[in-house]
Amino acid sequence: MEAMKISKRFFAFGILTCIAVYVAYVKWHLGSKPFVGATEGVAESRGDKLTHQAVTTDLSVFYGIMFDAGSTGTRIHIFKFAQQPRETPRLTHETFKALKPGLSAYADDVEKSGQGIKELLEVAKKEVPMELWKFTPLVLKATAGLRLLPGEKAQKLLEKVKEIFQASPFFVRDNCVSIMNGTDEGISAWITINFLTGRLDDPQRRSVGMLDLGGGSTQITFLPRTKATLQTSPSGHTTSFQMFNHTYKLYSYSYLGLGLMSARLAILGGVEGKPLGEGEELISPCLPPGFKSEWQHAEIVYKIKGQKAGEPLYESCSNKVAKMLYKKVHRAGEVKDLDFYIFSYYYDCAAEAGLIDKDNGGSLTVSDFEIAAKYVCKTMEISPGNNPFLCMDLTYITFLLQELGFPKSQGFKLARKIDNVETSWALGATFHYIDSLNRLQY
Ligand SMILES: O=c1[nH]cnc2c1ncn2[C@@H]1O[C@H](COP(=O)(O)OP(=O)(O)O)[C@@H](O)[C@H]1O
Ligand SMILES: [Ca+2]
Repeated sequence: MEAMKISKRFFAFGILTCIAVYVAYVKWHLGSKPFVGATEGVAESRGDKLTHQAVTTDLSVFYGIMFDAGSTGTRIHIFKFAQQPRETPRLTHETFKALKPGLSAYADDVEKSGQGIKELLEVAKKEVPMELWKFTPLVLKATAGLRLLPGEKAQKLLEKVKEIFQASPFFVRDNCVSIMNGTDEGISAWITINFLTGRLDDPQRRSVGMLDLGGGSTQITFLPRTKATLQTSPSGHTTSFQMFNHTYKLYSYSYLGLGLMSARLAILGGVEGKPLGEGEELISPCLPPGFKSEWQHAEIVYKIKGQKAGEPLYESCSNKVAKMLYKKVHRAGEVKDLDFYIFSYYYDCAAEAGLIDKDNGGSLTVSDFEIAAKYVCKTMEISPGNNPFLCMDLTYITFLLQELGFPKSQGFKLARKIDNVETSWALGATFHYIDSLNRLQY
């Protein structure tokens, strides 16, 4: 994939060259402090008294700020990198803060969308030393929520964010605010998980695949080991980029509309962006029998209702979910032989069902999700409990994983953080953004 090409220089010679060139570029672009200025700034802020000679051999510290404008929330990731001269920089810290709802919830009140962005920018101002603000790239990438909005509405929201970014003291370029395509989202998350588990700089270690279940879309990304996987993949399901003197050909696909919230709406029988008519309600075999409520999704409130008691809930719900997913997902045969990490709502639902510890994550099989789904659905036949969607959500996950090609015995790793860094696409996308600044120079 063109947009994700990561130069050999970047990975083979380490991120060192990239950061050095990037800072040189910033210096050239802003016509401000020399390269060592950034280093001096940090040294000053630590209270060190350094000579010029010492400064050039001392630790440099750099930051990158990535906003994840997801369909259910907006999050800021502030990454701090430390770098010794001629060595590969290390990711030393991440600051993370999340706000709800997502940007797309402000489609009809664009002015209001700015408040949350400004609030998160204040976190960045506290975290990044003032003297590094103008060297620190600031980027926002939006995912399914904005992809699902009419283009004009999405553009207005992005323009508002850009206005705020341009008025901020951070380093912004013309492309600092955008809607990310689903393949880039998958690849960025794949880079993150393989970087955080130490696999990116060690070609001897087998890479891991990743599954992300967002609110609006869901991604699967892995490095196939057999040619057959690439040859039999539908068009648009494979992509390539260069790293460690290798060309990596990844399988990566994002299913728009199959994120958990969009899937709920489809299972309920609703249509994205279309309110119900007067007196209409959505009746579902996945909700507790006799249950009646309202559910808000993408700023629309739907009247929802369970069916009358009858067939066991899990059976009736699984029929509905299977119909909803019918022929929507490509089954990649090889996935059963690979290790996968699973993120986002896979994690949240597993934690909510008590399958994993909500802070420490764990390991689960498809069968674990299925057993939990059967159990939760059964208990809902008697009482709706705290989360009337849990039977539907767990059933959906059980079927989605199998549609993607995973057998019931397949095990998955669930980790919200690795080494205190969020396992999201944001880190991989930050590497890519910094690399794009590098490529600009040449
Ligand atoms: O950086 C993160 N850390 C932890 N959880 C995250 C992060 N980013 C997204 N999530 C999880 O993703 C899910 C929502 O997906 P999101 O709002 O990103 O939808 P989208 O990816 O379809 O646009 C929630 O389960 C939320 O907890
Ligand atoms: Ca997401």
